[in-house]
Amino acid sequence: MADSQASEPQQPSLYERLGGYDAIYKFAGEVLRTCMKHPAIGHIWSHMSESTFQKEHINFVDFLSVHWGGNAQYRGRDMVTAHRGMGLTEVHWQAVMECMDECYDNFAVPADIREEVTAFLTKFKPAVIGSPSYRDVVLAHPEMDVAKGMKSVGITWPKP
Ligand code: HEM
Repeated sequence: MADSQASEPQQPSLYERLGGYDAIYKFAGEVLRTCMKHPAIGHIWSHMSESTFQKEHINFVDFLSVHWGGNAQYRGRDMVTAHRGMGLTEVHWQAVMECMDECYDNFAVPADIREEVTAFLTKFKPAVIGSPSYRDVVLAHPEMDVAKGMKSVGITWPKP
């Protein structure tokens, strides 16, 4: 019956269970800090400007908040566009997962929430891992108009 369904207790959103915007803001900041010091991926941030970092952080927080039931607005790019051309591999992925584990421990995140967060991130793995490096594409195609993207030299990612 509709009535009995309506009265079933609902689990609060992941956003609420994590403690809301400020908690996610702090956690995401720690994840980025941990990534910055990881030997396999820290170099990615070596030449990133302060303002790009700040944009990445806030977009990351808003992205997670929107997906986890918060009342935020995500102003960044879709995951394929944001990561296409970075040439990210399984090595990068594993490093981020190690950083996540370190942060779960530091924040004493309960096991069920860890699993939920990791499962959520893993849904985006095909969108962020496996694209060619844009630098490699540009250097391999001296004739290319670099503004036109890898598609202009016949490289499409993700594969259709
Ligand atoms: C777990 C899956 C991932 C998610 C959900 C994710 C999410 C995001 C989001 C929301 C942004 C901001 C996009 C924008 O500002 O338009 C971003 C940017 C970025 N991500 Fe990821 N990311 C993931 C995996 C990775 C991995 C594995 C790496 C590298 C180790 C990485 C490196 C970066 C970098 C360097 C930027 C900044 C790009 C820029 O602003 O130019 N991401 N990511």
